Amino acid sequence: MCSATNGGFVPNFGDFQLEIYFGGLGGVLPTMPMTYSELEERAKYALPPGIWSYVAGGAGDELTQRVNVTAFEKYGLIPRMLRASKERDLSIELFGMTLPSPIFMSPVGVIGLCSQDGHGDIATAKAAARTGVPMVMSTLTVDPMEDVAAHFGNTPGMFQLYTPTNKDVAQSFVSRAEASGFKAIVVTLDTWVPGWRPRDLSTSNFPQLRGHCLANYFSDPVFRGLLAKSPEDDPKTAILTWISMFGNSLTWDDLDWLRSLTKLPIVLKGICHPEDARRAKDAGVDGIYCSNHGGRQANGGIAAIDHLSDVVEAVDGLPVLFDSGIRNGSDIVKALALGATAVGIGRPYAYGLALGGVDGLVHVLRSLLAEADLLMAVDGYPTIADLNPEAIRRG
Ligand SMILES: Cc1cc2nc3c(=O)[nH]c(=O)nc-3n(C[C@H](O)[C@H](O)[C@H](O)COP(=O)(O)O)c2cc1C
Ligand SMILES: CC(C)CC(=O)C(=O)O
Repeated sequence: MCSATNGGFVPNFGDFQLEIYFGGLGGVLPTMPMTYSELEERAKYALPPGIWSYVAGGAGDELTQRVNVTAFEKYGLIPRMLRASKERDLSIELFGMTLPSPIFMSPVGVIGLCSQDGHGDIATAKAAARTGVPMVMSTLTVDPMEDVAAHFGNTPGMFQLYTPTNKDVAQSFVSRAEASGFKAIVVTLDTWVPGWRPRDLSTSNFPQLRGHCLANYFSDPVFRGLLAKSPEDDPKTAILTWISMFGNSLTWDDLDWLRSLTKLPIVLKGICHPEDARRAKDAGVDGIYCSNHGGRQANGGIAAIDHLSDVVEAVDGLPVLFDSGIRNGSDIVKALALGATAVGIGRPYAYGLALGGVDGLVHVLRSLLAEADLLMAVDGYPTIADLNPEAIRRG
């Protein structure tokens, strides 16, 4: 719940409070950037060049990555007057959980390498605990999922599955995620083969960075059982074994098998076509994740936000998570008005972590939420339920 009193707003998301006064921001770190462009600019110099180009880059000439961001300019919230509310409620319901805010941290496979201590997955989990903003933890982490989940506090986490072709390893990952307390399994469909990424091809980044993010494999008893020597004794063979099972080109026929792995809610990530969304709903999945992977996979496609309403309409009430191109609080509000149940933050939180560790990441999340909250206040939309298609127009 957030309240506005006498020129001061006091949003309270979970265990933190942020005071925003006219002319100054309390609770947000003054040394950290207040705009996305400054955040990106400063992160470029905070990260080692190879990691920077991996995170910042996308597929092809990065057209889709760019339009993911600029497409938000076409949409705008319609201001409503004489219904100002000093109390706002940004909470949402998702898979039976009440979350204090409508955002989550999208899975970012190299997040582990984005913090100075090299344990960015754990840092992200700590930021989740502090803000109530769930982390969707990638399969590709520096620390094993059990160690990451131990830092979630009371904030629920979700596990993103890159489905190994070896079904026993896949089952083991999902069982470990369940045992570690993750609340949903997010199956990424759009990355069974990495896209054409010129920045990484010219730096040989891909294998180098990925080799550092295989803790879930190297700690997995089933994966280890496939190796003649342990990953500690023979890392090269372990990495090659990972590569050999990474590219699982799942089909609709695999959904029953995926369903059989767990009782947790299953969410399919990378769905943009309404027909796919409808079919996934009919197949019994619990949520759709509309995303084009931040333009890192297929280049030349339209902006992810331009797919959102069609996907939402197609699944008629099933939760729809969205990401790709969210850069500020108004993007969050627009995505919610276009029907997203929850909105994923990608590159911005990686940059916050790179610049200021856990505090820097928390600053980014707080700033995004504060901006969204203020926009809802000014424009007269006090709750997430008020953000419906009637609230937004394409200009
Ligand atoms: C460096 C990086 C690594 C990523 N790794 C994963 C991953 O491991 N699994 C996954 O499903 N998506 C991954 N993504 C995609 C994000 O989950 C999300 O879809 C994307 O970042 C959204 O676009 P945006 O960052 O431009 O907002 C990654 C994105 C980035 C930037
Ligand atoms: C290609 C994957 C291994 C990692 C990923 O999802 C990404 O870099 O976008």
